[in-house]
Amino acid sequence: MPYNKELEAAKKAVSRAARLCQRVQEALLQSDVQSKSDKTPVTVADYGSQVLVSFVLQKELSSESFSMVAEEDSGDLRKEESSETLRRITELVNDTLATDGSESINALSQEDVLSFIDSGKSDGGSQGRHWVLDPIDGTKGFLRGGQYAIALGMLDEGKVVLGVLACPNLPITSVASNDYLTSLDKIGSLFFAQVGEGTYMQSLYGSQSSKVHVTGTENPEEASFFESFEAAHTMHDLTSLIAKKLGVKVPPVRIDSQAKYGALSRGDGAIYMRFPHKGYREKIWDHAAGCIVVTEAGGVVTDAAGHPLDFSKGKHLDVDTGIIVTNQKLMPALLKAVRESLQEKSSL
Ligand SMILES: Nc1ncnc2c1ncn2[C@@H]1O[C@H](COP(=O)(O)OS(=O)(=O)O)[C@@H](OP(=O)(O)O)[C@H]1O
Ligand SMILES: [Mg+2]
Ligand SMILES: [Mg+2]
Ligand SMILES: [Mg+2]
Repeated sequence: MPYNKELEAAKKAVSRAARLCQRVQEALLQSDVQSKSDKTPVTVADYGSQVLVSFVLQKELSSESFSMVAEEDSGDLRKEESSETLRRITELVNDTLATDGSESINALSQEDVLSFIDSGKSDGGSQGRHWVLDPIDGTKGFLRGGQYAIALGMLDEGKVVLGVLACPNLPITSVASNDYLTSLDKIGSLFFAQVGEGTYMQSLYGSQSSKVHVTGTENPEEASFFESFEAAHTMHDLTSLIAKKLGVKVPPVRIDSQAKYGALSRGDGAIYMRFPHKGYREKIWDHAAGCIVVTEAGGVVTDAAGHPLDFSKGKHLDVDTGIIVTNQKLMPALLKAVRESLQEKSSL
């Protein structure tokens, strides 16, 4: 298993980051939310999670060279008006390390915190190894008290070779319908995969893992589909047209974040469709971990033209129109429904 060591470090890193996020979500204060220049929200937990993942990976893999492409940077935090936020992040990271760490660690300074955030500044690419991190995917879900994920993947020569998804609010049993919101089952799921080895899931708090598979269904009438909770992130009217053409009978299950990829990898639903509004460019950290978790569980991830996603081109993923995910049996019919729906929409 060529990436065992990296996979173990990745699991440890996201599990720690998940604890930090949970603490913040439990005590969420409006003042902990900042707005980046692109107007998207970012919280002390997004930054804190990035620091912890970066810290744990570098500590566990100290003999390897380190390169990471991560969503957040320290630009806004270095501004004078952010000094209180930086203080809070530093406190949060040190508290989490002190509570969870079995080893004794010197407290991180504010400068350490900024530099761990900035160790995610790599541009990635087609050569060598690069970690790919979304410290909180689904920040809007996180703020709503809903689903979010800490998503960490690793590229080797431009291909995703391992991925780990921590989903602190995802029940370990099925979320096949929108009832998942009120589920009383144990929550906190951790998915992990490395190339050629399949996908596994375990409780975020346990060590017993089991292999998961995408659903084997061939019948679109039995298939349910996942999509973004946020209408701003996917064209709900287009996905509903595609679903109708395909013969899907049930309404979509809307879940924030890459928890959708995790849920699909264990067969909770059969399809994930994502069609951003025109002009949006997808980022690799929104898909790297989710993509390998689904493909190693037997699923297929392509763009709307049926091409596999290319993670070797830097931070962005240049996809044709959108991203679709399903099992091998349903993919031909899904691609046909997508093609027909896009033609129909463009002729309106
Ligand atoms: N306009 C637009 N269109 C498409 N996607 C966008 C857009 N804006 C943001 N984003 C990215 O969506 C990520 C959140 O993922 P989801 O859409 O699956 O979840 S959610 O329903 O929005 O919660 C979200 O990831 P996070 O920033 O990590 O939360 C963004 O990278
Ligand atoms: Mg974001
Ligand atoms: Mg994201
Ligand atoms: Mg994010």
